[in-house]
Amino acid sequence: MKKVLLVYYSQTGQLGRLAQSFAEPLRQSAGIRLDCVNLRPQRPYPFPWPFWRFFNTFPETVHLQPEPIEAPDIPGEDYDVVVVAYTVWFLSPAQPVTAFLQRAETKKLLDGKPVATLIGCRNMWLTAQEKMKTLLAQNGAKLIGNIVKIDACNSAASFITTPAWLLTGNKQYFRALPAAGIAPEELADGARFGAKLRDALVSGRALDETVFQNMGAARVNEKLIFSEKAAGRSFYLWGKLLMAAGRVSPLLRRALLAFYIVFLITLILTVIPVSAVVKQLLKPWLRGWLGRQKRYYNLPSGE
Ligand SMILES: Cc1cc2nc3c(=O)[nH]c(=O)nc-3n(C[C@H](O)[C@H](O)[C@H](O)COP(=O)(O)O)c2cc1C
Repeated sequence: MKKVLLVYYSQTGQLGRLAQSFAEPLRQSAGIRLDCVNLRPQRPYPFPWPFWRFFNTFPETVHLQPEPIEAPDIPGEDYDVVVVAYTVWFLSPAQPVTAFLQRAETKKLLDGKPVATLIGCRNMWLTAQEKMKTLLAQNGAKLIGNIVKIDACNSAASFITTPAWLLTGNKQYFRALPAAGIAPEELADGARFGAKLRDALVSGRALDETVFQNMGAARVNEKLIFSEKAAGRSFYLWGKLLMAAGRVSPLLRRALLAFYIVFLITLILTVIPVSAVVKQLLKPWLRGWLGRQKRYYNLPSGE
């Protein structure tokens, strides 16, 4: 009997549906025991998010200092493979998943094991997956695959629709714009990857980087590579500053956060359109570099 552990945290249930699609083929296989574990924060995160709470979560999320979770009830041990399904918060793994990966008990579970990641997010996951790779390496795990599902609408629209959904709870807050979130058929497509893992396990095939290759597991949008790098640096520095301000006084942290939100919005409305034009002009010179970056971020599963 092969043993699979699937761990996830989902606030609205969207990632939960993706994880369940992935799980279904494994669950139906007589030769596989599947344990699904839904992580629970000790202090639940609100949904919809109050405006301040949403932005105030970013420094600790980015610096991988999550709020604690309840001890997860993991029924087995010595799993053949572990699947970590996660959403992205501020270009980082969502806090409960980081908290799980920082537990001493998790190291015992993951050490030397093949691990696949399953991401469901708006569309910016590259930096988060880099952090995930570090967290997995700290646990001695071996990343064998990465499957990514992103919001259905284009980058510009989801830049408005996703925050509107998170702050109001309404997926279609703006009638003129498409609905927020991952398309139902993409969530259901998780089953294709679950079936591939089932077949590999049942046939006794080695669980390595080839398992999810040539399946369109993760598509890197090269237009977002620059934005992720710039936003990642900004979040890192401002996160550090905000946490330091909070140690002096909560009021100072709030004032600085208010300033950063205004700064960020101004930056997005001015610098991003200008840099898009500059990137377009420099494209012939950047092609080689972008291609290498794309290949790197595509690992291990590729398109
Ligand atoms: C606090 C917060 C920050 C987020 N930041 C990002 C982000 O940086 N990149 C991204 O693609 N999606 C981001 N999202 C969207 C989530 O990845 C995810 O799609 C959404 O929260 C639904 O997930 P759920 O299954 O937990 O409900 C963020 C969501 C939240 C709540």
